Amino acid sequence: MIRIAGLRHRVLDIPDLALEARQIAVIGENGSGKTTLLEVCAGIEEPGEGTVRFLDHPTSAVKVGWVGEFPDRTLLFSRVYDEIASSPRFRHRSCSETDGRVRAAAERVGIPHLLKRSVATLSGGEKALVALAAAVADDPDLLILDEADSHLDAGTAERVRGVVRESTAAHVLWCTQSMETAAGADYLLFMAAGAVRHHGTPEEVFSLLEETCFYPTLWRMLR
Ligand SMILES: Nc1ncnc2c1ncn2[C@@H]1O[C@H](COP(=O)(O)OP(=O)(O)OP(=O)(O)O)[C@@H](O)[C@H]1O
Repeated sequence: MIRIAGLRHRVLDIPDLALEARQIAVIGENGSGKTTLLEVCAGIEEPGEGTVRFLDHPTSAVKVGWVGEFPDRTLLFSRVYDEIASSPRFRHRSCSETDGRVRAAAERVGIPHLLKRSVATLSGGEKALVALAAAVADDPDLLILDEADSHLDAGTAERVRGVVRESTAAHVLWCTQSMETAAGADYLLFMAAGAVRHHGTPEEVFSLLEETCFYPTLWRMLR
């Protein structure tokens, strides 16, 4: 369970929220606080007030896999192999275990052909896939993706959803501007001006957003 209590940080004001679902999507207008919430949950930002706990531990004590919105800003190494190897190496895995994890993660994400490439030569979508492979290589407990699908074609985005579904993470928290992607989550948070305005299953939340641009187009067509 992810439990948020008395959280105030920049625009965020979330008094109390307990999230039990595995796949949780965060949606809302630009500037509503989605990235800030994800950063606080990932332990990247220390909240000004309040706490976020994962299975009763602070998220700083948990293995978090993070895929940011702009992989250019978060990829640290010049070679793809080293980027994916960074989390197993950080956890002092042996060379052979690290190598196995790098190759397995690259295979799952569909990028074994990129392992020898330099990060600087990759396209935006390829960088997003490298960031995802790096995030899942050491089997995170909590996987957090900030608009990771924004650079991806439809087929690749579907493959990424498969990787996320099959990951070891007990919770996956992702933010997306694709309402069709959000509709596939187990639980939705709809944010407005730093608050969680609505939360519930996709059916519950989208029923409250039927007259807005946040209603999935496909659902509108099938109504
Ligand atoms: N480092 C910062 N210092 C001060 N304010 C910030 C900082 N980062 C973001 N903000 C502000 O906090 C608000 C929420 O930003 P955030 O990036 O969380 O929104 P978002 O919902 O992810 O938006 P988008 O959909 O545009 O990515 C915005 O008004 C933003 O300008």
